[in-house]
Amino acid sequence: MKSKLITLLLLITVGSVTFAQETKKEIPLKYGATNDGKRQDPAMQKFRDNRLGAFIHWGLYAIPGGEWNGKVYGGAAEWLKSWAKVPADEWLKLMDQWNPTKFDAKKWAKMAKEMGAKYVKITTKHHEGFCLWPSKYSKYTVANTPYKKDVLGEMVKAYNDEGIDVHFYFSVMDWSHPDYRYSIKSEEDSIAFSRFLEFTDNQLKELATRYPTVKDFWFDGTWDASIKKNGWWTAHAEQMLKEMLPGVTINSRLRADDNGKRHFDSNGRLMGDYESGYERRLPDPVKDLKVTQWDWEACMTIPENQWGYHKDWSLSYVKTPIEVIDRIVHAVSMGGNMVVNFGPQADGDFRPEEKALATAIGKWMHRYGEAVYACDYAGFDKQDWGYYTRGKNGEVYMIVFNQPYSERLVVKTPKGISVEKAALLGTGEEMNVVETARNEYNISIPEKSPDEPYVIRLKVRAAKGTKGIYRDALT
Ligand SMILES: C[C@@H]1O/C(=N\OC(=O)Nc2ccccc2)[C@@H](O)[C@H](O)[C@@H]1O
Repeated sequence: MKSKLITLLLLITVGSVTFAQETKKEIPLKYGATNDGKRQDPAMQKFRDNRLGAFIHWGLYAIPGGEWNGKVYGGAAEWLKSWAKVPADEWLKLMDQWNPTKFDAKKWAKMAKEMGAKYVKITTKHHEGFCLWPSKYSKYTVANTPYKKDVLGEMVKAYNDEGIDVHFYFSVMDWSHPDYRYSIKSEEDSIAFSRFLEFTDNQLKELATRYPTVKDFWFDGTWDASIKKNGWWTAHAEQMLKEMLPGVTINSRLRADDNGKRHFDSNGRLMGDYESGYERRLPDPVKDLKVTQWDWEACMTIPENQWGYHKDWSLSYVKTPIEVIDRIVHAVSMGGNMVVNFGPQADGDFRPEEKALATAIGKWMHRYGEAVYACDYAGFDKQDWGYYTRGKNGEVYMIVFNQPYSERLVVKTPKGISVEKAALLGTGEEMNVVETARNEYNISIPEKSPDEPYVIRLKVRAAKGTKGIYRDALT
């Protein structure tokens, strides 16, 4: 009798919890998520299919390159003003030295093309407030430097001419602007910040008008209380740009909802068109599979944490090309994009390490890009040898980074899926496919090691059932 009562109580408890979860009350929001699931329009499909981008962090910070008054700071070079506690007016005097005589937008575009980057994200204005375009709403622009020219406009044209999409990075936080506020603590703060938001609107409209081929706005510098308190403005900015540029994509980092919640609103729904929280980190391929439910884009630095040009890369670990390629494939294997960062020098050229990296990535992408571009999460359980991706026609790719001593690559297929064939991308060499258990296979390794991460393309089929020869152990 007692056990029956306990069972009944347990059932009621579970039932009530389940019911409560299923009927979790929606929090009414005026400035919450606007998309319902992944956008499927052509512009978003192109964003997704691009998969590999390059970041360009270029600004006044490239001039000191991490050093101020003879002291080298190990922190991110584009934050040097903050590390060295340089007043805005002193920092902005760097404009007098802005003269990138080696800048050649066509060369930059060829480098991105050679790397296999399908899009480039450019810092139109970073936290320092220096504008790479001749904005009429600020005096801190390229127009008021010895160089004078609209470098942003030259970049947009050169990248577009190479068939590369251009995305704009835009920092809302602006250390040069007297009306910026980190928090709103008084009526004066509120009035000043309203002026600042109007200034920001004007610059965004200016960018959208001057450069209408821009495909995306990647907002940054939106973590302060002042922005979180003005969720209405973040929704307005997104809507304004989408009305001006139909199809444009906007990252989640811009948005704050009615309650100051960022990236995901108070109902747990993604704001913006893709999540942009994976900066110098990636979701776990086993524990974080939830990210496959939405679009997302990661970005990464080559040193541990340098976005702008830093003169001394010996201060932290510098990733090898294969370590960068691993991160690119890792992101795509979980349905995300990856943006690899470059910090051009003050003279407009790139450091040799970055040129070499772009070349190395490009060589690999040229050989194996079929497993990256327009690919997505495959739905196969992660294995130690590397990552899976899935192509648009249902082909599954194995990108092998860690070849096992067993010389057998284990593949466990989702229920009802069987492996028909396996072939090495490039040579077409057929791999042996040996079924070892229900939904489990051993794929042989290439006859001759490709001495680089390689790709095996699987032909899979929805199996009627695996011959019924397997019996589950009675445990
Ligand atoms: C891409 C990077 O973006 C930044 N900041 O990013 C973040 O603050 N990222 C962040 C913050 C909170 C949570 C997750 C990521 C900038 O400060 C940095 O100079 C660089 O431009």
